[in-house]
Amino acid sequence: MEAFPTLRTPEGPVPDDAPWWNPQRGSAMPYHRYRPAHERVPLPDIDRTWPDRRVESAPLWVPVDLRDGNQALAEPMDPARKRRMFDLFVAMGFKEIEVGYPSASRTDFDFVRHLVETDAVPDDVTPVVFTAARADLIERTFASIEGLPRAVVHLYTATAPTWRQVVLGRDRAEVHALILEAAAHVGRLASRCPGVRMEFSPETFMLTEPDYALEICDSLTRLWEASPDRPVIHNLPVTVEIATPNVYADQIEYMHRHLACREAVILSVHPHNDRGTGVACAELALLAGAQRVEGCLFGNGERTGNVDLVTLALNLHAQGVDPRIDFSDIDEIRRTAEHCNRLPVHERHPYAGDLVYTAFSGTHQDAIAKGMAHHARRAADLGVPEREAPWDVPYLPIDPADVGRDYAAVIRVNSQSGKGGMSYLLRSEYGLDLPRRLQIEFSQVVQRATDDSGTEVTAAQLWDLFRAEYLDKADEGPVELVEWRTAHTGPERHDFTGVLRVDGVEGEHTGTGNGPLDALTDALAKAGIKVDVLQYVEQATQKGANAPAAAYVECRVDGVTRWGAGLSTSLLTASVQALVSAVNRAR
Ligand SMILES: CC(=O)SCCNC(=O)CCNC(=O)[C@H](O)C(C)(C)COP(=O)(O)OP(=O)(O)OC[C@H]1O[C@@H](n2cnc3c(N)ncnc32)[C@H](O)[C@@H]1OP(=O)(O)O
Ligand SMILES: CC(C)C(=O)C(=O)O
Repeated sequence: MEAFPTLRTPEGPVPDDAPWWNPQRGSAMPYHRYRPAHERVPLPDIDRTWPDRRVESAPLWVPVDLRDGNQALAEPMDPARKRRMFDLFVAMGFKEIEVGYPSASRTDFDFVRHLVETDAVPDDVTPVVFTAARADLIERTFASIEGLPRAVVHLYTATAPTWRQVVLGRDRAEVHALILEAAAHVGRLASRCPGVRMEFSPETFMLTEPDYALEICDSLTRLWEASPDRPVIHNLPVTVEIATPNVYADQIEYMHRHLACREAVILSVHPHNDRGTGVACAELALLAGAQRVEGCLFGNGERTGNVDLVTLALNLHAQGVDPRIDFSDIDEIRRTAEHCNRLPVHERHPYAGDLVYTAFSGTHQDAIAKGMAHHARRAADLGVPEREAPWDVPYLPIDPADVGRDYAAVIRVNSQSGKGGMSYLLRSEYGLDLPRRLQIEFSQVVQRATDDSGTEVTAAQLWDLFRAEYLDKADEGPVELVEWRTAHTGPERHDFTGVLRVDGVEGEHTGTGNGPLDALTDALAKAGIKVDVLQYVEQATQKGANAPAAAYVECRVDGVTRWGAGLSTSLLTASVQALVSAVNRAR
């Protein structure tokens, strides 16, 4: 099949040198050294069902941070760090937790003993312990779990051709025999521990011939006499991700449909992330029949990491499916993982990064500000708290509050921002609800400041800019109100009397109008300044009778149109300040 359809015009194929068609023409990369490495799934037999399915419930999540994550750290976790992570998993609601590779090191062995001896494992949690297929390692593994009422013993062996040939130096039959011998040993030891269940991983399943993986898994299901009461876990690891996620989905669907005694098998997956598609592999595997997912918090793990359980679970949450794990304080989870792994979580990490609920760009901010206002109205219409109302805010796949974030960082202003962002910040942080045309005018002031500095402006800096540009202009400029008073002198009649300093010349001026502002413009006219008020807006900045009021006035002064603003606990004072501010800005 042609990789990409040839571009055609009615006259024929587009010539390679067409000015608007300029694809790359080959590179110096030594790509010829590689080939598609995955095993083809016997497709005629499969008749895929996964593309049409949806994930409608959470699988059994199994964090493997204390084993697979830990073995990938330059400095493996000390006992205190391991315990902190284990307690976090319990608090989050994980019910199966891989706690280590007890035969690998004294630290791992002692940690499992510590869990047993301190009675740290709740009744509804099952620890998993990992072992290679060697008699001495298996025996030490069983020694580590003595006294635990429940445990899973997880046996693994490489089954993929390169591993068989290069690492183990055995052919298909010999590797199968090695696995059966080790599994029989596990079975014998487990027969004395009724609470122990078994798990098997054919390492690098993604590269293993599907019929071979099936043959091995089925032989273990039989050997361990798996039943619905004591099911076996067949965990099919990606180990090294070498194919697109649809290939893994086919492989999992093939196993799901062919595994013997399917009702006695828990089909588990264990993706890694070498191609950056670990999450996609896990999600498609769930569509294809997987019931259990092993992964690590924030995708720690060998090389590019294990699949990220945080992203997977919150992806379900964002689709309206209960993830059955508590992520309501994502920052505490992140702090714990960062402390235990001594690795930072990236600012753009899905759901958890510092920047993932933040918009800097103008059109996104505008949409978010409108979306948040719409959300508040919808909650009020439904008569439910905003935290309960259905979420549909542009650019925010989930409500940051669901994971314990506030809205402070949702909009941040820099040179890419527009009026929507800065007015959102002034409204949410300072209660100022700027009229639309004032927003447009002020955003040019902000734009100049951000262009000059090249950096972000905080809400406090925005407030300083607004105060300097508008509020302070009531007292600074060519027109100064030294003192003033108004009087209501009849129906729709107000007098204004004030000492005005205009261009340094002080004098008393009076004016009359149908309102105080009208009277002030009359007084200004008598002082030689012609002012037309084009728009007047007032608002309370907070709830309550003594809350400061803000007034905004748009004026044309000698042909120049400008906004002014005033802020005071007296609405009259705020209005007078706003008008004088507009006059000073215009002159
Ligand atoms: C994909 C995964 O994550 S698999 C888990 C990997 N995790 C770890 O390796 C972390 C902990 N491991 C260790 O500390 C050590 O490897 C130990 C203690 C378990 C074993 O150490 P050693 O006995 O010194 O063996 P070493 O690690 O050097 O080599 C592995 C040996 O086991 C064999 N082997 C590898 N995998 C398996 C397996 N699943 N079952 C049986 N033997 C295996 C190798 O072929 C090699 O054998 P050889 O020495 O005859 O060539
Ligand atoms: C489950 C196992 C063997 C594993 O860690 C892997 O294959 O990555």
